[in-house]
Formats: sequence, C-alpha cells, structure tokens
Amino acid sequence: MIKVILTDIEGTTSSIDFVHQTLFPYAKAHMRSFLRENADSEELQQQLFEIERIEQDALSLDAAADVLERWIAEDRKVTPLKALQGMIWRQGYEAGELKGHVYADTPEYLRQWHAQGLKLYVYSSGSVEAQKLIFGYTAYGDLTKLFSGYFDTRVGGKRDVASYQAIVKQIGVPASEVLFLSDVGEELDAARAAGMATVQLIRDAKAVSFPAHAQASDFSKIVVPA
Ligand SMILES: CSCCC(=O)C(=O)COP(=O)(O)O
Ligand SMILES: [Mg+2]
Repeated sequence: MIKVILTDIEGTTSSIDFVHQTLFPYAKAHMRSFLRENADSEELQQQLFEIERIEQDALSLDAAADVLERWIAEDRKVTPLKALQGMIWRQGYEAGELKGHVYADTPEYLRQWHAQGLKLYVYSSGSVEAQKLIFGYTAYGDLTKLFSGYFDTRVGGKRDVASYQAIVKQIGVPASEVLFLSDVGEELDAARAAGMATVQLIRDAKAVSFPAHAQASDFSKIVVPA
C-alpha cells in the first residue's frame, strides 16, 4: 500500500521552462554581485571551498563566478552551485521578483493526497532551500505545509539507486510504500531498482517516454496504487 509520495519538481510539479528560462538566468544575472556582497559569509565561504575542491584550483571571486556561470550553462547538478542558486533565489522571492511556478493540478492533488493521509516528500537537484522557496511562493499560496520533508543532491544523484535507498531509510518506510513521480526516465529506473513504485509525468511534447513506467500527463491522471 502506498503511504508516501516522493515528487520531482522540474518537469513534474513545475515547468522546465520556469527553471531554465527564469530561475537559471536570474541566478546567473545576480551571481557576481551576490558573491561580492556576501564574500565574508561563512555559508558562502563553505560553498567556495567546495567549488575550489571540485575545480582543484584556488579561485578568486571572479574566477569562481566564471566557473559557476559555466556550470549553470551546462546545467550541472553540483551541490555548491545548487546551494548558491538557492541563496540567490531567496533574495528574488523575498523581493517579489520571483514567483514559484507550479502547474494548476499540482496544488489540487498535493492537497488531496495530503488530506488522504499520504506523506509528501520532494526530491530535486535544486537545494532544499530552493525547493522550499518554489513551493513557498506560488500563485496558489504557500504549499510547504503539505510536505513532510525534502531531499536534494546531498543524499546523492537522482540517477543513482543508492540515493533512493538512502531516502527510504531516512523516511523510515519500505520502498514498496513509496510512489516516485518524475519526468526523467533514468530517475524512475533508479527509483524502481530501489523498490519504489513509479509514475512518469509526460507534461510536454519534448518529454522522452519510458513506457516501462506508468505514464500520466498531469497529476489528475495518476492512480495511487492502494
Ligand atoms: C527547486 S527549483 C530549482 C530546480 C533546480 O535547480 C534543478 O536543477 C532541477 O533539477 P532536477 O534534477 O530536479 O530536475
Ligand atoms: Mg524533473
């Protein structure tokens, strides 16, 4: 019996275009000024240390900004980039310059599943901070109260079976009681290999169907296995 729904964000609850055409350009446009203005913050120093470790080189703030802009262009899912993006997006959401995109069916069914007693969790490459922001500042209000927890790349990559095994261990339920929702077939394959039930969201024509997984064009088409 499914007791937990674990959902991806980009391409699943929210549009790919919002992430790539709004959030990423916003982070790129504000990256250099954010690094300069927060150079002394311990949180930023920790991320800069991790960036230098990955690049295996000492970096000035400008050189670090160059690396980060390259990683954004490459859509790298590296934890320090995701952490910094979350910090920059917080400023944008709080200033009213960003609003978190969710599809119209997303709040309706998240609320319905929550009311049915299902526990809702998020697993995205976006940082936990970024996850709480996109759901906290939607046009439908603050949806964060519906979620029991959040997972990001600190638990592991989204195409790694071990990440889903770690998630179920932290949630404290058997994998068979978890339904994972995503648009990316390789993520669904990894979740299934860990024992989870899966549904692939096919929300736009660009999506690559992985027919081994149940398919749904939106949340209203998802049948939550009893
Ligand atoms: C939480 S909104 C920002 C999402 C993001 O930064 C990202 O890279 C999404 O990647 P995913 O692997 O979860 O599709
Ligand atoms: Mg996705």
